[in-house]
Order: sequence, then C-alpha cells, then structure tokens
Amino acid sequence: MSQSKLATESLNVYYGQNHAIKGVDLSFPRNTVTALIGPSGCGKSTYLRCLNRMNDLIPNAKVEGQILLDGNNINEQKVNVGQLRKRIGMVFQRPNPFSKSIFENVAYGPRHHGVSSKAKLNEIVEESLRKAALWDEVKDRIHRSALALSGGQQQRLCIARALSMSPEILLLDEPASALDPISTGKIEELIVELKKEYTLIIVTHNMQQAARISDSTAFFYVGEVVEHGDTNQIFTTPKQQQTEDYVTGRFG
Ligand SMILES: Nc1ncnc2c1ncn2[C@@H]1O[C@H](COP(=O)(O)OP(=O)(O)OP(=O)(O)O)[C@@H](O)[C@H]1O
Repeated sequence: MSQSKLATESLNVYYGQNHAIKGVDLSFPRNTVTALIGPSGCGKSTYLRCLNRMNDLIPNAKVEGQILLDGNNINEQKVNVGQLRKRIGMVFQRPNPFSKSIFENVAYGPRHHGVSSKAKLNEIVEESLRKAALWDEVKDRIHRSALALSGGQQQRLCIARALSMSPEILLLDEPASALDPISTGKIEELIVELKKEYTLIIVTHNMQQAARISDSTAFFYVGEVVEHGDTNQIFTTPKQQQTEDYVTGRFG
C-alpha cells in the first residue's frame, strides 16, 4: 500500500477551553490537491496550521495527536520546526511580500538557510519564479520593489518564495480570496500544475474553486470532518446530509 505523503491521526486542537479540532483523521496522497471546505469558524485554518506546526506560535493553542509526514510523527518536541517548515511551505490569504525587491523576496529563504553563491541564488530565483508562472512578467524588473506588483502577481511571488525552499508540500490558506477573477484563474491553473511536483492542501470558501482544482475534498463542521472523499463524489453524491446542504449553498 502506498503511504500518504501526510496524514493526521486523532488530531485535537484546543485554544484554552475551546476544543477547535476534534479527533481529525485525514490523509493526503502525494501529488494531489486536497480542498478543505466548511463554514466560517469550523477549524479549517486551525487544522492547516497544525500541518507545519504554525500553531506553536499561538500561546494558548494545544495540539494533540499524530501528524505523520512520510510516516514520521512531526508533532513532537524534538522535531526541528525550522527544517520542517522548509519541507512544508505555506501561503496565506493576503499576499505578504517583504518590502524588498522581487529577487530578494525569493532569495531570502535560501540565503537564510546558507546559500551564499550568487550564481546559485540567481538559479533558485529564476526557477522558483518560473514554477510560480511569474518569471515572464517580472524578469525585466527583478530588482524592483515587490510592492509595485499587482495583488495577483504578489500572491504568485509568495508562492515562488515558498517554492524557493524546495518544499514537498504546500499549504494554501484561501490563496485567491483577495484576488480578482483573472488572477484567481492564474492561481488555480498554477495549483493544478504544481501538483505534478508537490502535494497541495488548500482551504477555500469557493465551492467552484474546490470542484475545479482539487482531487479530494474534506468538509469540516464545528471542528470535525463530516465527510472526506473524491471531490467529484463530494459535490455530486455526498453521503452526509450536512455535506449536501453545504455544497448546495443551503447554509454557510
Ligand atoms: N489564535 C486563536 N486563538 C484562539 N482561538 C482561535 C484562534 N484561531 C482560531 N480560533 C478559534 O478556533 C475556531 C476555528 O477557527 P478557524 O479560524 O480555524 O476556522 P476557519 O474554518 O478557518 O474559519 P474561517 O473560514 O472564517 O477562516 C474558532 O472558534 C475560532 O474562534
């Protein structure tokens, strides 16, 4: 049996007394896109943040259970979180480039992790921007400020920044919700392209988007996964009434 790239077993998250994630078991096969859907406040972002230990940064958050990366539990004290986040990159809802040049945004991570050769950095920056489908648009202004790019370009730059670390998994938290439809379309095309090389997990409020780009979908409701399955099945023949009500827009 082929092992999932990433999986959680009996994952629980508490913010003080608030039990935000309740015993979630999910697995993410390599080279697939999984969409996490569900109404506001049901725990999608909290769950996503567990996967690369971002909840460590939230003082009252407690994460219990197993998070298995290639079969090894990464939810343990001894795990080097810096190295882990190299392997599992993250892109947020609002594009958040540094106030630096396009080049420096992408070179920042590799340089911080010890790459000092100018030729190597040039190579990483070009390759990452190409993979993020941004190179052709920015190659003539690579040393200009990233803040002069459009929102959609900034978001692709943030994806390039994550790719510069040669991750294996990309976590995307509503990556297109702040973008116009054309930029959203480019991000969606990019996500589908990236799954050839990476395993992707995306939180989205946009049902059409989930249906267009994901292979499997997990429906979250008040901290639990109500249903997880093939995206086509979830949207056409859901097994649970709550899933059907949500995907047909009856609530949420
Ligand atoms: N930093 C935090 N501190 C305390 N409670 C939090 C924190 N972040 C989220 N929560 C709580 O955890 C629960 C799940 O929130 P979360 O943001 O994960 O949901 P979500 O499904 O991603 O929502 P949305 O779709 O609105 O982004 C909510 O009850 C929320 O109030």
